[in-house]
Amino acid sequence: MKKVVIATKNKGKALEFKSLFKKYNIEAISLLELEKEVPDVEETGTTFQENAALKAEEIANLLNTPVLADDSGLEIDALDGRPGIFSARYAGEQKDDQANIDKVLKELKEVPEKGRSARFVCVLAIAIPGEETIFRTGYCEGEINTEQKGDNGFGYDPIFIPNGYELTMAELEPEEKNSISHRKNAIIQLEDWLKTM
Ligand SMILES: O=P(O)(O)OP(=O)(O)OP(=O)(O)OC[C@H]1O[C@@H](n2cnc3c(O)ncnc32)[C@H](O)[C@@H]1O
Ligand SMILES: [Mg+2]
Repeated sequence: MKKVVIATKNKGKALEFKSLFKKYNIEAISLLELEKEVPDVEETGTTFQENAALKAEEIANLLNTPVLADDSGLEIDALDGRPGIFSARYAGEQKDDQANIDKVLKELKEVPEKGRSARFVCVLAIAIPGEETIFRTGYCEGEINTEQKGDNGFGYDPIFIPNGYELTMAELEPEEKNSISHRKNAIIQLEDWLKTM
């Protein structure tokens, strides 16, 4: 099976890539599985695209192999797009999913049901040493529930209800999430590249 390195240390993301890439006959290998200890890449960019490029290019140069990175997050309209690129660390450097959820629910406390629209965004960057980096973007539109529900997935899944559903993303089976997610929608646009791998 062909392999591709995913420049992520997020377990939830890594699992989703494994499942999403299986149907292309590609094994997704995260940084958590490499024998070599790789440093954390500082996400100093001001956009998803910049941060995805930083992660993909730094690890591609380090390993001298093609690397894919995912920079993703949740944009909430009532919060002017926050947490956005700061999604992982919204409630602090410890990257605590529960603390992040608590912070969002508190900030949206006074916001009525109709005003809770949001979307997940995923920008993929593929860095190939010596070549120009490729980008693809995917979205998943929905709204923020007033309470958290479900244990599947990761991050903000327990408070995000995708459009057309009455369940949160964390109440959906992983296969169902992977059929509608921002990550899936970005990967679809990468099919041309995945097939030439
Ligand atoms: O940078 P890497 O190592 O990949 O791991 P990370 O968790 O820091 O990843 P990002 O910098 O891309 O931040 C993405 C954050 O956005 C949120 N997020 C992204 N995709 C999500 C999803 O599918 N479901 C729920 N939350 C998601 C979640 O809080 C993530 O930690
Ligand atoms: Mg990160």
